[in-house]
Amino acid sequence: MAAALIDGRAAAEALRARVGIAADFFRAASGRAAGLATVLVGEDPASSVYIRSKIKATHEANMHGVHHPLPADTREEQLLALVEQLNRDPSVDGILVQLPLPDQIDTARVIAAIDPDKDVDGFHVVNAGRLAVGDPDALVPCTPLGCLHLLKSHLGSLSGLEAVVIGRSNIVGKPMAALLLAESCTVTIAHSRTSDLPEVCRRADILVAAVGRAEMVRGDWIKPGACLIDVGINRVAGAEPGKTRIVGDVAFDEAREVAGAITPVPGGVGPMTIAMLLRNTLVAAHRRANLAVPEDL
Ligand SMILES: NC(=O)C1=CN([C@@H]2O[C@H](COP(=O)(O)OP(=O)(O)OC[C@H]3O[C@@H](n4cnc5c(N)ncnc54)[C@H](OP(=O)(O)O)[C@@H]3O)[C@@H](O)[C@H]2O)C=CC1
Ligand SMILES: Nc1nc(=O)c2c([nH]1)NC[C@@H]1CN(c3ccc(C(=O)N[C@@H](CCC(=O)O)C(=O)O)cc3)C=[N+]21
Repeated sequence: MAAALIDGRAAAEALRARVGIAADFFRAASGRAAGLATVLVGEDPASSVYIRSKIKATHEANMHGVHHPLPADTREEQLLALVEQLNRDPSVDGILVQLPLPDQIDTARVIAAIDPDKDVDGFHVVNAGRLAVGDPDALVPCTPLGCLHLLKSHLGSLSGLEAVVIGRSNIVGKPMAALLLAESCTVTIAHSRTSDLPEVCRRADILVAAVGRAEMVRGDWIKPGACLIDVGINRVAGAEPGKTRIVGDVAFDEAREVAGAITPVPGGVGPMTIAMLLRNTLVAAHRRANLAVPEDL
């Protein structure tokens, strides 16, 4: 039987609606809109598209969004100065510096400069540390948080399940593993040096692929009935010459025959990432205003 499709677009829309309502309450309670500042250095077309959809979503969710586009040749000091200014700005609750940054800029230095309580990407070491020790004040990276939301809405409790995460980046793989561990999964983190990756994957009740290699995970890597979360966004040649399309890290058609449930690409994890960015911004806004964070966020 073909796997159930986990509809990330629908889940994201529902979350955004809840965030929108909570954002209205926040505005009434605090006297100001929750604010997200986005920063994009350079004009990478893919990054520009993502940033545009983030800003549009911010406004649709009754929040205040201010975008700061900077030229591609921006110096590190200039970007750090902007981050400092946003840290001090009381109308800004969340700061997102779009990655990747140009080569002349040290990404780690920029992330370290962001106020951890405005770090709605959850990339600052303080938030990574909070997540690692189970501190509820952690702002958690949006993509793994979105994956966890999809998993819990499909499976309910994750306790005792075997989870395999392919990828160990600081923005997806590692925080994903931390979240699954906190849900009492037995977690394996696989990466480019893992020996016999297909065999490791076949153990997984939950398989999260965050690699960046088009359709790497094949149907015969999958335990029958497993729940598959495909984080990959890979642009490949389309059916017509000159056209491109995006595919995930999982060979979808093969996987669908074996898995119990699977997220599509597009329409899976991607939309959840943006919804979680809005959610994190609103959480940050409540904490900064000393208001209780709504339960259902
Ligand atoms: N949908 C969304 O919202 C988002 C999607 N993405 C997508 O998710 C994917 C991963 O992103 P990100 O974590 O930033 O990527 P990184 O390139 O930072 O990390 C990729 C990871 O995959 C591992 N890897 C690479 N090749 C193999 C292989 N052959 N076998 C096993 N593991 C391998 C690497 O291992 P090693 O550490 O050993 O090098 C690394 O840990 C990308 O496609 C990206 O576009 C990312 C963010 C958000
Ligand atoms: N500081 C920072 N934070 C990020 O969260 C961040 C970043 N930098 N740099 C780039 C990655 C990538 N990312 C995505 C967000 C949404 C979709 C998304 O909405 N995708 C749609 C459509 C994709 C398309 O059609 O191109 C989908 O999967 O359905 C994808 C990828 C956030 N990132």
